[in-house]
Amino acid sequence: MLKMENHCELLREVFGESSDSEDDDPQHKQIGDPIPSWEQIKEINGLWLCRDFLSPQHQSSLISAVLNEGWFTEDSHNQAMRFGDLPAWATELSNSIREAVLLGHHVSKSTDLATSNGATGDCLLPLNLLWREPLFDQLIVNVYHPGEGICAHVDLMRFEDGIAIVSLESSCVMHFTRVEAGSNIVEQGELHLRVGKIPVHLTPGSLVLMSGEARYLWKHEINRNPGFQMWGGQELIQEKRISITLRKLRQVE
Ligand SMILES: O=C(O)CCC(=O)C(=O)O
Ligand SMILES: [Fe+2]
Repeated sequence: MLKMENHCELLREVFGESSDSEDDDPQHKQIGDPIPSWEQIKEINGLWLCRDFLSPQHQSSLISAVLNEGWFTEDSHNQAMRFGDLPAWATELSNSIREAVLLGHHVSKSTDLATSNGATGDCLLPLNLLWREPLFDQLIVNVYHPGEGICAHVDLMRFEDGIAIVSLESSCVMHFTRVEAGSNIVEQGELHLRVGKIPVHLTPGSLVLMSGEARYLWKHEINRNPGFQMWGGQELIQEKRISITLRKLRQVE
């Protein structure tokens, strides 16, 4: 862990001094804010989870901003997509993602985490993706009512590498399965156990980052049918869940 003085110094270096007018804004990092802690999903190269990405206050303001868009005024509306210029709150969210990754890079460098097990998948997000402009230009907001989820898929190739998912309001388990796992199960029964589904617990305010293998070689899904949302030996209580997915469209040449 970084010592507090280093932390404050680092925040000043990366974000500058915070002005008084920003002090009440939950979207702005403050000196003294906790450094986000990143967890690598060790079975899947390029998959990272930041559980404390958004403070409760930031979650509420984000939910209000999303609902204020008026996209979900009817119960039948459960998905909104935007391309190009994103709403201000989504641009702020992208900036927060970049900040959290930068802080994560700093922490891992200062604790030698980055080199501890050598693999290239240890990088939170490759720097060429982190510094592209804009970081994201496509947004999907999904609203899931209890029982609703999303089938196993790899995100479309029309999107670049480097995908972020922010979870709000209620927890769920997202399962990851290797793209070729289906054929492995048929051909070599036992392999199924080894490469089977990897569950990841997405709590409100958490951020998932997928790049490289996690983005291209693994499918992700949320199955909210009875018996599939197990965590810690218990079935999660389902409530409405909102997710915000940010991606960048591939340039067509
Ligand atoms: O809602 C989620 O958490 C995932 C959404 C997703 O995978 C997608 O829109 O491609
Ligand atoms: Fe997806």
